[in-house]
Amino acid sequence: MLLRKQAARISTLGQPQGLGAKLALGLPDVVLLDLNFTPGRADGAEGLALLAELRALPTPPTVIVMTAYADIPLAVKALQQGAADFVTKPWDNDKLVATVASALAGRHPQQAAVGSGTSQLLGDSSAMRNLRAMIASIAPTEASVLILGENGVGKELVARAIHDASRRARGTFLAVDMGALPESTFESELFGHRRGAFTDARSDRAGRFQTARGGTLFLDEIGNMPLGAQAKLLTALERREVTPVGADHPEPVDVRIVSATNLDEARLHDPQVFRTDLLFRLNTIVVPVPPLRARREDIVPLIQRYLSVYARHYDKPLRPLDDAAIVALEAHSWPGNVRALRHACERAVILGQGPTLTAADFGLGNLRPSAGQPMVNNDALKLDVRERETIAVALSRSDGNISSAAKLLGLSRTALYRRMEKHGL
Ligand SMILES: Nc1ncnc2c1ncn2[C@@H]1O[C@H](COP(=O)(O)OP(=O)(O)OP(=O)(O)O)[C@@H](O)[C@H]1O
Repeated sequence: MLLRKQAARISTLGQPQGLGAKLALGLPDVVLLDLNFTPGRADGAEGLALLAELRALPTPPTVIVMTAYADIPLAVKALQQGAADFVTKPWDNDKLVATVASALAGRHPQQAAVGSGTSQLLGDSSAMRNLRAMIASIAPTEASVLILGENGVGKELVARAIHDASRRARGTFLAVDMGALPESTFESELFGHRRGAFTDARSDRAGRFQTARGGTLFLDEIGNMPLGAQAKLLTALERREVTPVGADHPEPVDVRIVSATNLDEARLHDPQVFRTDLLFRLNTIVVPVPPLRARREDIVPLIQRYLSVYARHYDKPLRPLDDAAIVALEAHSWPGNVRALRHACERAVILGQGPTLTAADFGLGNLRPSAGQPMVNNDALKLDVRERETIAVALSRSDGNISSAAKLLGLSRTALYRRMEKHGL
Protein backbone atom coordinates (compact mmCIF):
# COMPACT_ATOMS: atom_id res chain seq x y z
CA MET A 1 0.00 0.00 0.00
CA LEU A 2 2.79 2.37 0.93
CA LEU A 3 4.63 1.95 -2.36
CA ARG A 4 1.62 2.00 -4.63
CA LYS A 5 2.27 5.59 -5.72
CA GLN A 6 5.91 4.87 -6.56
CA ALA A 7 5.60 2.09 -9.06
CA ALA A 8 3.44 1.19 -12.02
CA ARG A 9 3.14 -2.38 -10.86
CA ILE A 10 3.74 -3.95 -7.48
CA SER A 11 3.73 -7.62 -6.81
CA THR A 12 4.12 -9.23 -3.40
CA LEU A 13 5.13 -12.71 -2.33
CA GLY A 14 4.66 -14.16 1.14
CA GLN A 15 7.04 -17.05 0.45
CA PRO A 16 10.19 -17.16 -1.64
CA GLN A 17 9.03 -20.41 -3.26
CA GLY A 18 6.89 -18.66 -5.88
CA LEU A 19 9.69 -16.33 -6.99
CA GLY A 20 10.71 -18.28 -10.12
CA ALA A 21 7.14 -18.32 -11.41
CA LYS A 22 6.73 -14.58 -10.70
CA LEU A 23 9.95 -13.72 -12.53
CA ALA A 24 8.84 -15.76 -15.52
CA LEU A 25 5.94 -13.29 -15.91
CA GLY A 26 8.36 -10.38 -16.31
CA LEU A 27 11.45 -9.05 -14.55
CA PRO A 28 10.88 -6.30 -11.99
CA ASP A 29 13.03 -3.16 -11.84
CA VAL A 30 13.39 -3.30 -8.09
CA VAL A 31 13.09 -6.13 -5.59
CA LEU A 32 12.60 -5.43 -1.90
CA LEU A 33 13.97 -8.59 -0.30
CA ASP A 34 13.66 -9.83 3.24
CA LEU A 35 16.60 -11.96 4.36
CA ASN A 36 14.95 -14.51 6.66
CA PHE A 37 11.82 -16.52 5.92
CA THR A 38 11.78 -19.64 8.07
CA PRO A 39 10.60 -18.81 11.62
CA GLY A 40 13.54 -18.81 14.02
CA ARG A 41 16.21 -18.25 11.36
CA ALA A 42 18.20 -15.06 11.59
CA ASP A 43 21.42 -15.79 9.69
CA GLY A 44 20.15 -14.30 6.43
CA ALA A 45 21.35 -17.30 4.39
CA GLU A 46 17.96 -17.79 2.72
CA GLY A 47 17.84 -14.16 1.60
CA LEU A 48 21.46 -14.09 0.44
CA ALA A 49 20.83 -17.18 -1.69
CA LEU A 50 17.84 -15.43 -3.30
CA LEU A 51 19.97 -12.33 -3.79
CA ALA A 52 22.56 -14.43 -5.69
CA GLU A 53 19.76 -15.92 -7.81
CA LEU A 54 18.41 -12.46 -8.67
CA ARG A 55 21.88 -11.08 -9.43
CA ALA A 56 22.50 -13.96 -11.85
CA LEU A 57 19.50 -13.05 -14.03
CA PRO A 58 20.39 -11.68 -17.47
CA THR A 59 18.96 -8.26 -16.56
CA PRO A 60 19.28 -8.28 -12.78
CA PRO A 61 16.81 -6.12 -10.86
CA THR A 62 18.04 -3.58 -8.31
CA VAL A 63 17.77 -5.38 -4.97
CA ILE A 64 17.09 -3.58 -1.68
CA VAL A 65 17.37 -5.86 1.31
CA MET A 66 15.48 -5.56 4.57
CA THR A 67 17.24 -6.40 7.81
CA ALA A 68 16.55 -6.12 11.50
CA TYR A 69 17.82 -2.87 12.99
CA ALA A 70 20.51 -4.67 14.98
CA ASP A 71 21.88 -6.63 12.04
CA ILE A 72 23.99 -4.11 10.13
CA PRO A 73 26.80 -6.68 9.48
CA LEU A 74 24.28 -8.77 7.55
CA ALA A 75 23.24 -5.70 5.54
CA VAL A 76 26.89 -5.02 4.74
CA LYS A 77 27.30 -8.63 3.59
CA ALA A 78 24.30 -8.21 1.30
CA LEU A 79 25.81 -4.99 -0.13
CA GLN A 80 29.06 -6.84 -0.78
CA GLN A 81 27.08 -9.49 -2.62
CA GLY A 82 25.41 -7.05 -4.97
CA ALA A 83 22.43 -5.52 -3.13
CA ALA A 84 22.12 -1.83 -4.03
CA ASP A 85 20.86 -0.70 -0.66
CA PHE A 86 19.22 -1.78 2.58
CA VAL A 87 16.44 -0.63 4.89
CA THR A 88 16.24 -1.58 8.53
CA LYS A 89 13.13 -2.92 10.23
CA PRO A 90 11.03 -1.44 11.66
CA TRP A 91 11.32 0.88 8.71
CA ASP A 92 10.65 4.55 8.49
CA ASN A 93 7.96 5.02 5.82
CA ASP A 94 9.50 8.14 4.27
CA LYS A 95 12.93 6.57 4.12
CA LEU A 96 11.61 3.38 2.54
CA VAL A 97 9.68 5.33 -0.11
CA ALA A 98 12.75 7.50 -0.85
CA THR A 99 15.01 4.46 -1.15
CA VAL A 100 12.67 2.70 -3.58
CA ALA A 101 12.06 5.92 -5.56
CA SER A 102 15.76 6.51 -5.91
CA ALA A 103 16.33 2.90 -6.99
CA LEU A 104 13.57 3.25 -9.58
CA ALA A 105 14.81 6.63 -10.81
CA GLY A 106 18.31 5.56 -11.62
CA ARG A 107 18.10 1.80 -11.16
CA HIS A 108 21.11 2.69 -8.97
CA PRO A 109 20.63 5.03 -6.01
CA GLN A 110 24.30 5.86 -5.57
CA GLN A 111 24.61 7.03 -9.16
CA ALA A 112 21.38 9.02 -8.97
CA ALA A 113 22.78 10.79 -5.94
CA VAL A 114 25.87 11.90 -7.84
CA GLY A 115 23.86 13.85 -10.37
CA SER A 116 23.55 13.38 -14.09
CA GLY A 117 25.14 14.39 -17.34
CA THR A 118 28.70 15.55 -17.91
CA SER A 119 28.94 16.81 -14.35
CA GLN A 120 29.18 13.17 -13.27
CA LEU A 121 32.63 13.00 -14.80
CA LEU A 122 34.58 14.31 -11.82
CA GLY A 123 38.25 15.21 -11.62
CA ASP A 124 40.23 18.36 -12.30
CA SER A 125 43.57 16.84 -13.31
CA SER A 126 44.94 17.97 -16.65
CA ALA A 127 44.11 14.50 -18.03
CA MET A 128 40.45 14.91 -17.08
CA ARG A 129 40.34 18.47 -18.39
CA ASN A 130 41.71 17.25 -21.73
CA LEU A 131 39.17 14.45 -21.74
CA ARG A 132 36.28 16.87 -21.15
CA ALA A 133 37.56 19.14 -23.93
CA MET A 134 37.76 16.17 -26.28
CA ILE A 135 34.21 15.11 -25.40
CA ALA A 136 32.95 18.64 -26.07
CA SER A 137 34.54 18.73 -29.51
CA ILE A 138 33.53 15.27 -30.71
CA ALA A 139 30.04 15.09 -29.22
CA PRO A 140 28.26 17.24 -31.83
CA THR A 141 29.62 15.13 -34.71
CA GLU A 142 28.08 11.84 -35.79
CA ALA A 143 31.48 10.11 -35.84
CA SER A 144 31.86 6.65 -34.33
CA VAL A 145 33.84 6.81 -31.11
CA LEU A 146 35.93 4.07 -29.55
CA ILE A 147 36.70 4.56 -25.84
CA LEU A 148 39.75 2.73 -24.49
CA GLY A 149 40.68 2.21 -20.86
CA GLU A 150 41.04 -0.22 -17.97
CA ASN A 151 38.06 -1.53 -16.06
CA GLY A 152 36.38 1.03 -13.85
CA VAL A 153 38.03 4.15 -15.34
CA GLY A 154 34.70 5.63 -16.38
CA LYS A 155 34.30 4.57 -20.02
CA GLU A 156 30.53 4.32 -19.72
CA LEU A 157 30.39 7.77 -18.09
CA VAL A 158 32.39 9.16 -21.02
CA ALA A 159 29.98 7.51 -23.47
CA ARG A 160 27.01 9.06 -21.64
CA ALA A 161 28.71 12.45 -21.59
CA ILE A 162 29.20 12.24 -25.38
CA HIS A 163 25.52 11.38 -25.81
CA ASP A 164 24.38 14.14 -23.42
CA ALA A 165 26.36 16.78 -25.33
CA SER A 166 25.28 15.52 -28.75
CA ARG A 167 22.35 16.39 -30.99
CA ARG A 168 20.88 13.06 -30.00
CA ALA A 169 20.69 14.01 -26.31
CA ARG A 170 16.90 13.83 -26.29
CA GLY A 171 17.01 10.33 -27.73
CA THR A 172 17.80 7.10 -25.93
CA PHE A 173 21.24 6.19 -24.63
CA LEU A 174 21.33 2.41 -24.67
CA ALA A 175 24.29 0.45 -23.29
CA VAL A 176 24.79 -3.17 -24.37
CA ASP A 177 27.40 -5.47 -22.83
CA MET A 178 28.58 -7.18 -26.00
CA GLY A 179 30.63 -9.70 -24.03
CA ALA A 180 27.51 -10.95 -22.27
CA LEU A 181 25.34 -11.55 -25.37
CA PRO A 182 25.19 -15.28 -26.15
CA GLU A 183 26.26 -15.94 -29.74
CA SER A 184 23.13 -18.02 -30.37
CA THR A 185 20.79 -15.09 -29.70
CA PHE A 186 23.14 -12.31 -30.82
CA GLU A 187 21.13 -11.31 -33.92
CA SER A 188 17.76 -11.45 -32.23
CA GLU A 189 19.04 -9.37 -29.28
CA LEU A 190 20.64 -6.72 -31.48
CA PHE A 191 18.44 -6.70 -34.57
CA GLY A 192 15.13 -7.99 -33.12
CA HIS A 193 12.90 -10.81 -34.36
CA ARG A 194 9.51 -11.49 -35.88
CA ARG A 195 6.83 -13.56 -34.23
CA GLY A 196 7.31 -17.24 -35.05
CA ALA A 197 10.94 -16.80 -36.20
CA PHE A 198 11.91 -19.49 -33.69
CA THR A 199 10.18 -21.56 -31.00
CA ASP A 200 10.29 -18.93 -28.24
CA ALA A 201 9.44 -15.97 -30.50
CA ARG A 202 5.82 -15.53 -29.36
CA SER A 203 5.60 -11.93 -30.56
CA ASP A 204 7.58 -9.40 -32.61
CA ARG A 205 10.43 -7.95 -30.59
CA ALA A 206 12.60 -4.93 -31.27
CA GLY A 207 16.36 -5.34 -31.04
CA ARG A 208 18.79 -2.91 -29.40
CA PHE A 209 19.38 -1.14 -32.71
CA GLN A 210 15.65 -0.36 -33.06
CA THR A 211 15.23 0.57 -29.38
CA ALA A 212 18.06 3.12 -29.61
CA ARG A 213 16.71 4.66 -32.84
CA GLY A 214 17.43 8.38 -32.88
CA GLY A 215 19.84 8.01 -29.97
CA THR A 216 23.20 6.47 -29.09
CA LEU A 217 23.99 2.77 -28.94
CA PHE A 218 26.87 2.14 -26.54
CA LEU A 219 28.57 -1.15 -27.39
CA ASP A 220 30.49 -1.99 -24.22
CA GLU A 221 33.19 -4.68 -23.96
CA ILE A 222 33.48 -5.07 -27.74
CA GLY A 223 36.79 -6.88 -27.20
CA ASN A 224 34.84 -9.84 -25.80
CA MET A 225 32.77 -10.49 -28.91
CA PRO A 226 33.35 -13.81 -30.67
CA LEU A 227 34.59 -13.41 -34.27
CA GLY A 228 31.27 -14.71 -35.68
CA ALA A 229 29.34 -12.00 -33.86
CA GLN A 230 31.86 -9.40 -35.03
CA ALA A 231 31.07 -10.32 -38.65
CA LYS A 232 27.33 -9.81 -38.08
CA LEU A 233 27.87 -6.45 -36.41
CA LEU A 234 30.17 -5.34 -39.23
CA THR A 235 27.53 -6.10 -41.86
CA ALA A 236 24.94 -4.03 -39.96
CA LEU A 237 27.31 -1.08 -39.61
CA GLU A 238 28.50 -1.23 -43.24
CA ARG A 239 24.99 -1.38 -44.68
CA ARG A 240 23.51 0.85 -42.00
CA GLU A 241 20.54 -1.46 -41.88
CA VAL A 242 19.52 -4.52 -39.88
CA THR A 243 17.20 -7.40 -40.68
CA PRO A 244 15.22 -8.74 -37.71
CA VAL A 245 15.36 -12.55 -37.47
CA GLY A 246 12.46 -13.93 -39.53
CA ALA A 247 11.83 -10.63 -41.38
CA ASP A 248 11.80 -10.28 -45.17
CA HIS A 249 13.12 -6.74 -45.35
CA PRO A 250 15.94 -4.86 -43.68
CA GLU A 251 15.25 -1.76 -41.56
CA PRO A 252 17.41 1.37 -41.68
CA VAL A 253 19.65 2.04 -38.70
CA ASP A 254 19.58 5.48 -37.10
CA VAL A 255 21.94 5.25 -34.16
CA ARG A 256 25.28 6.74 -33.29
CA ILE A 257 27.74 4.08 -32.32
CA VAL A 258 29.98 4.62 -29.32
CA SER A 259 31.95 1.55 -28.25
CA ALA A 260 34.41 0.67 -25.51
CA THR A 261 36.91 -1.97 -24.54
CA ASN A 262 39.54 -2.62 -21.91
CA LEU A 263 41.75 -4.45 -24.41
CA ASP A 264 45.07 -2.75 -24.99
CA GLU A 265 45.89 -1.49 -28.48
CA ALA A 266 48.14 -4.46 -29.27
CA ARG A 267 45.38 -7.01 -28.57
CA LEU A 268 42.82 -4.91 -30.38
CA HIS A 269 45.01 -4.82 -33.49
CA ASP A 270 45.50 -8.60 -33.40
CA PRO A 271 43.22 -9.96 -36.17
CA GLN A 272 42.87 -13.25 -34.23
CA VAL A 273 41.11 -11.25 -31.50
CA PHE A 274 39.39 -8.43 -33.35
CA ARG A 275 38.50 -7.95 -37.04
CA THR A 276 40.48 -5.11 -38.53
CA ASP A 277 37.59 -4.05 -40.81
CA LEU A 278 35.24 -3.80 -37.82
CA LEU A 279 37.83 -1.84 -35.86
CA PHE A 280 38.02 0.71 -38.68
CA ARG A 281 34.22 1.10 -38.58
CA LEU A 282 34.29 1.77 -34.85
CA ASN A 283 37.41 3.85 -34.28
CA THR A 284 36.88 7.01 -36.31
CA ILE A 285 37.76 8.80 -33.10
CA VAL A 286 39.62 7.06 -30.28
CA VAL A 287 39.20 8.40 -26.76
CA PRO A 288 41.68 7.02 -24.23
CA VAL A 289 40.61 7.27 -20.58
CA PRO A 290 43.66 7.22 -18.27
CA PRO A 291 43.76 4.96 -15.21
CA LEU A 292 43.41 6.61 -11.82
CA ARG A 293 47.07 5.99 -10.91
CA ALA A 294 48.03 8.23 -13.86
CA ARG A 295 46.03 11.15 -12.42
CA ARG A 296 46.63 10.87 -8.71
CA GLU A 297 45.56 14.46 -8.04
CA ASP A 298 41.97 13.31 -8.73
CA ILE A 299 42.04 10.67 -5.98
CA VAL A 300 41.32 12.78 -2.89
CA PRO A 301 38.68 15.04 -4.53
CA LEU A 302 36.89 11.92 -5.84
CA ILE A 303 37.04 10.36 -2.38
CA GLN A 304 35.70 13.49 -0.75
CA ARG A 305 32.86 13.64 -3.21
CA TYR A 306 31.88 10.00 -2.75
CA LEU A 307 32.21 10.20 1.04
CA SER A 308 29.73 13.05 1.15
CA VAL A 309 27.36 11.23 -1.22
CA TYR A 310 27.42 8.06 0.86
CA ALA A 311 27.26 9.88 4.20
CA ARG A 312 24.03 11.50 3.00
CA HIS A 313 22.79 8.25 1.53
CA TYR A 314 23.34 6.20 4.69
CA ASP A 315 22.48 9.06 7.02
CA LYS A 316 25.94 8.94 8.62
CA PRO A 317 28.20 11.77 9.81
CA LEU A 318 30.75 13.03 7.28
CA ARG A 319 34.08 12.15 8.97
CA PRO A 320 37.30 13.81 7.80
CA LEU A 321 40.22 11.77 6.46
CA ASP A 322 43.26 11.49 8.72
CA ASP A 323 46.61 12.54 7.24
CA ALA A 324 48.00 9.02 7.02
CA ALA A 325 44.86 7.92 5.17
CA ILE A 326 45.36 10.66 2.57
CA VAL A 327 48.95 9.53 1.98
CA ALA A 328 47.92 5.86 1.72
CA LEU A 329 44.95 6.56 -0.57
CA GLU A 330 47.03 8.70 -2.89
CA ALA A 331 49.82 6.12 -3.02
CA HIS A 332 47.49 3.18 -3.69
CA SER A 333 47.64 1.87 -7.26
CA TRP A 334 43.84 1.48 -7.57
CA PRO A 335 43.83 -1.45 -10.00
CA GLY A 336 40.01 -1.29 -10.03
CA ASN A 337 40.14 2.48 -10.73
CA VAL A 338 37.22 4.78 -9.84
CA ARG A 339 34.78 1.90 -9.37
CA ALA A 340 37.00 0.42 -6.64
CA LEU A 341 37.53 3.84 -5.09
CA ARG A 342 33.80 4.39 -4.93
CA HIS A 343 33.20 1.04 -3.23
CA ALA A 344 36.03 1.78 -0.79
CA CYS A 345 34.29 5.06 0.14
CA GLU A 346 30.98 3.29 0.64
CA ARG A 347 32.70 0.81 2.92
CA ALA A 348 34.45 3.57 4.90
CA VAL A 349 31.17 5.43 5.46
CA ILE A 350 29.40 2.28 6.65
CA LEU A 351 32.19 0.83 8.78
CA GLY A 352 34.11 3.91 10.01
CA GLN A 353 33.73 4.34 13.76
CA GLY A 354 36.39 6.81 14.93
CA PRO A 355 36.39 10.62 14.74
CA THR A 356 38.43 10.45 11.50
CA LEU A 357 38.58 7.93 8.66
CA THR A 358 41.72 5.79 8.51
CA ALA A 359 43.25 3.80 5.64
CA ALA A 360 41.90 0.62 7.24
CA ASP A 361 38.33 1.97 7.03
CA PHE A 362 38.80 1.98 3.24
CA GLY A 363 40.00 -1.62 3.26
CA LEU A 364 43.56 -0.59 2.46
CA GLY A 365 46.22 -2.43 4.34
CA ASN A 366 44.16 -5.56 4.89
CA LEU A 367 43.49 -6.33 1.24
CA ARG A 368 46.22 -8.94 1.14
CA PRO A 369 47.26 -11.23 3.98
CA SER A 370 50.69 -10.04 5.05
CA ALA A 371 53.68 -12.34 4.53
CA GLY A 372 54.43 -14.73 7.33
CA GLN A 373 50.91 -14.55 8.74
CA PRO A 374 49.04 -17.86 8.75
CA MET A 375 46.39 -17.44 6.07
CA VAL A 376 44.08 -20.24 7.15
CA ASN A 377 43.11 -20.61 10.75
CA ASN A 378 39.41 -21.38 10.73
CA ASP A 379 36.75 -22.62 8.34
CA ALA A 380 35.38 -19.22 7.43
CA LEU A 381 38.84 -18.10 6.43
CA LYS A 382 39.43 -21.26 4.43
CA LEU A 383 36.32 -20.52 2.42
CA ASP A 384 37.57 -17.01 1.84
CA VAL A 385 40.94 -18.28 0.69
CA ARG A 386 39.30 -20.75 -1.68
CA GLU A 387 37.10 -17.99 -3.10
CA ARG A 388 40.16 -15.81 -3.73
CA GLU A 389 42.05 -18.68 -5.37
CA THR A 390 39.10 -19.62 -7.58
CA ILE A 391 38.69 -16.04 -8.75
CA ALA A 392 42.43 -15.70 -9.40
CA VAL A 393 42.38 -18.90 -11.50
CA ALA A 394 39.35 -17.70 -13.49
CA LEU A 395 41.02 -14.34 -14.11
CA SER A 396 44.24 -15.91 -15.29
CA ARG A 397 42.40 -18.42 -17.51
CA SER A 398 40.49 -15.60 -19.12
CA ASP A 399 43.59 -13.43 -19.52
CA GLY A 400 42.28 -10.83 -17.09
CA ASN A 401 39.11 -10.41 -19.12
CA ILE A 402 36.41 -9.63 -16.55
CA SER A 403 33.38 -10.65 -18.62
CA SER A 404 34.90 -14.03 -19.50
CA ALA A 405 36.03 -14.64 -15.91
CA ALA A 406 32.55 -13.76 -14.65
CA LYS A 407 31.05 -16.19 -17.16
CA LEU A 408 33.43 -18.95 -16.01
CA LEU A 409 32.48 -18.35 -12.38
CA GLY A 410 28.76 -18.03 -13.07
CA LEU A 411 28.72 -14.50 -11.60
CA SER A 412 27.56 -11.15 -12.94
CA ARG A 413 30.37 -8.71 -13.68
CA THR A 414 29.30 -6.52 -10.77
CA ALA A 415 29.36 -9.48 -8.39
CA LEU A 416 32.82 -10.41 -9.62
CA TYR A 417 34.08 -6.83 -9.21
CA ARG A 418 32.89 -6.74 -5.63
CA ARG A 419 34.62 -10.02 -4.86
CA MET A 420 37.83 -8.89 -6.58
CA GLU A 421 37.86 -5.78 -4.46
CA LYS A 422 37.17 -7.79 -1.33
CA HIS A 423 40.24 -9.91 -2.10
CA GLY A 424 42.41 -7.10 -3.40
CA LEU A 425 42.71 -8.72 -6.83
N1 LIG B 1 35.64 10.64 -13.50
C1 LIG B 1 34.70 10.08 -12.75
N2 LIG B 1 33.97 10.81 -11.91
C2 LIG B 1 33.03 10.26 -11.13
N3 LIG B 1 32.74 8.96 -11.10
C3 LIG B 1 33.43 8.16 -11.92
C4 LIG B 1 34.43 8.68 -12.78
N4 LIG B 1 34.95 7.65 -13.49
C5 LIG B 1 34.30 6.56 -13.08
N5 LIG B 1 33.37 6.85 -12.15
C6 LIG B 1 32.49 5.89 -11.46
O1 LIG B 1 33.17 4.64 -11.45
C7 LIG B 1 32.29 3.58 -11.74
C8 LIG B 1 32.76 2.86 -12.98
O2 LIG B 1 32.56 3.71 -14.12
P1 LIG B 1 32.19 3.11 -15.54
O3 LIG B 1 31.18 2.01 -15.43
O4 LIG B 1 31.88 4.24 -16.44
O5 LIG B 1 33.61 2.46 -15.91
P2 LIG B 1 34.01 1.57 -17.15
O6 LIG B 1 35.34 2.01 -17.57
O7 LIG B 1 32.91 1.60 -18.17
O8 LIG B 1 34.11 0.15 -16.47
P3 LIG B 1 34.07 -1.30 -17.17
O9 LIG B 1 35.16 -1.34 -18.20
O10 LIG B 1 34.37 -2.19 -16.05
O11 LIG B 1 32.71 -1.48 -17.75
C9 LIG B 1 30.92 4.20 -11.89
O12 LIG B 1 30.26 4.09 -10.66
C10 LIG B 1 31.19 5.64 -12.23
O13 LIG B 1 30.15 6.46 -11.76
